[in-house]
Amino acid sequence: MDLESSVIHYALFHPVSFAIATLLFTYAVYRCVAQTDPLLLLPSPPNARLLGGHVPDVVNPSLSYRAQDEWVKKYGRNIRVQGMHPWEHRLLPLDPVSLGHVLRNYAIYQKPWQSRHQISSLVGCGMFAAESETYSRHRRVATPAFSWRNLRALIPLVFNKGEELKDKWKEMMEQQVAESGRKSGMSLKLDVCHWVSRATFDVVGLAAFDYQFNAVQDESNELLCAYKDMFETAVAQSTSVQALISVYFPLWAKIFPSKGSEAILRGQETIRRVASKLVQQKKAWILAGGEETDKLHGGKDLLSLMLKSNLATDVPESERLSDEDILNNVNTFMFAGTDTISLAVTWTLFLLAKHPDIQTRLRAELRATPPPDRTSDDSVHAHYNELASLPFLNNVCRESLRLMPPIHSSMRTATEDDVIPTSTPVVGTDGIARDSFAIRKGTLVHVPMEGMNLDKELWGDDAWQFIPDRWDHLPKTVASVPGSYSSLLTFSAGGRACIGQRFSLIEMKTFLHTLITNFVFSEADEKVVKANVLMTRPYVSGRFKEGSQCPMIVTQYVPGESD
Ligand code: HEM
Repeated sequence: MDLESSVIHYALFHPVSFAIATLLFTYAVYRCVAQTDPLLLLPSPPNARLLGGHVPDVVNPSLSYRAQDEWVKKYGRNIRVQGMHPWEHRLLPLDPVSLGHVLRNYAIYQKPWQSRHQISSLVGCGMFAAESETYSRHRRVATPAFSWRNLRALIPLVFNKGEELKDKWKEMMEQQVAESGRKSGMSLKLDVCHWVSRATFDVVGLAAFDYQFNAVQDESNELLCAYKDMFETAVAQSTSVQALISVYFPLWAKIFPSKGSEAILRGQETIRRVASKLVQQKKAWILAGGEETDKLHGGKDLLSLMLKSNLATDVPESERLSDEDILNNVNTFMFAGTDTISLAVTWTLFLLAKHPDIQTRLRAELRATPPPDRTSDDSVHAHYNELASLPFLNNVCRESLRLMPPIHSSMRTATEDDVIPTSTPVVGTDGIARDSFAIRKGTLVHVPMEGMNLDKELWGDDAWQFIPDRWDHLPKTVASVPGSYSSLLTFSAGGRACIGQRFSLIEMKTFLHTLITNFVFSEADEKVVKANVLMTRPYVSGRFKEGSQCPMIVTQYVPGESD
């Protein structure tokens, strides 16, 4: 009997021992290959958990900044951490030069299939999840829509939404005073995160595809409910074991669909039905010359601009996006551009509530810039120009985005062997110091957005505190950080940095002006803590099951009285 027949014979008559032998053999081969991984030369912290390794230490915002501070001191700036199991090693680059190399070379360091699968099963394969040529096509078509000229046209709608939120809160305060029979006390306890998120949904709905969710007024719109249910389910599911299994074994979710995945499918059906119709209407409008302007902002929404850029005569047929791709991008903007901004605004208000002196200083600066005539676009544009140049508002926004980045960290995988440069020599486990180190195809890289923003050696010993004035005298070390915005990693860096950065700053500054000049924000009794659930979100300590919330006391600002 030849070897092949012997193996088949053995497998048929001793299936259990054959399965065990196959597993042991595969494991032995895997270990041999793993031993040759150049990443093993990098120093690694001890005490990794058997399952989950160092992952909680690097993704949990309550632990990560402390763990990373300790590791940098002990092991240097390029560290090997254990991934989900003992044989999965990841690179944690806290060296600005190494991290810059990874983010700049985005064709080599791509998003891993696990995260791409997770995102595309939610919002389709739009710009966030796509890679290689599909990605380049997406980015090329979307980039003109995010030019400063086009974003400027959206400023009045952002401003008006901030005003509407302010009016709604005042109306609620007046109603409460009337119901209670009191003569004063225009104050409410509000889940600020929820309310700001209603306004940011409205803004992105209008900006992305000229659609009125009207969420500040009520939350019953069909498309709004579909998006909200879908995103909230995805957030709630993201920490479940079922979700983790489905990431590694996508078939699992198809064979054993959970209630959550069914809710996501229902949301996707509604979005497809309603939003596809919008894409067709817009396309017909553009092909007909895009003349009439009863649209809210005359075809300046991102969908119209993407369709125009896609239909431009100089774009070869092969480089055009399909309607499906365009719809996926609209979904991507809804996903990437709603919670991120509402978290950025909420965390800023939270920090200002914790630091009333800074809030008062900011209010004084903002009140010196009176609100514009909201019926005149020119007046609103002039108002934003003033806001954009206010030094303390700028410092507060940068400091809040530094300390509380809505996206805590991200992942990349090396799609080919590479050599990574370093700013200071890496001392390997063999005791040899190197100016660069090798990385093998397939290695996972953890991109520490918050980690770089909170690094004490780079930002100073007070890096974990909220000090807006630091921006007037930054340490020289910060200049080496490869961030796309003011040396911050908050919007990432390199070719795959956030496309919505400028839009976010317009919305943040405009909302802050309206809210801070009209209200005083103070802490409620509840202790608010941060947790990384797809994004860094606020939760009431001990009440995680209630979902993300950020209760605050919001009081009407009365000049002279509230100061
Ligand atoms: C404060 C608000 C925001 C923050 C902090 C933020 C942060 C980020 C970060 C860190 C990335 C890189 C993610 C990664 O590498 O895994 C990213 C990518 C992206 N963001 Fe944002 N974002 C914000 C607002 C927005 C808005 C308003 C939009 C759109 C309307 C948007 C659209 C996108 C898109 C499409 C990408 C993928 C870009 C690419 O891969 O080329 N973001 N964002």
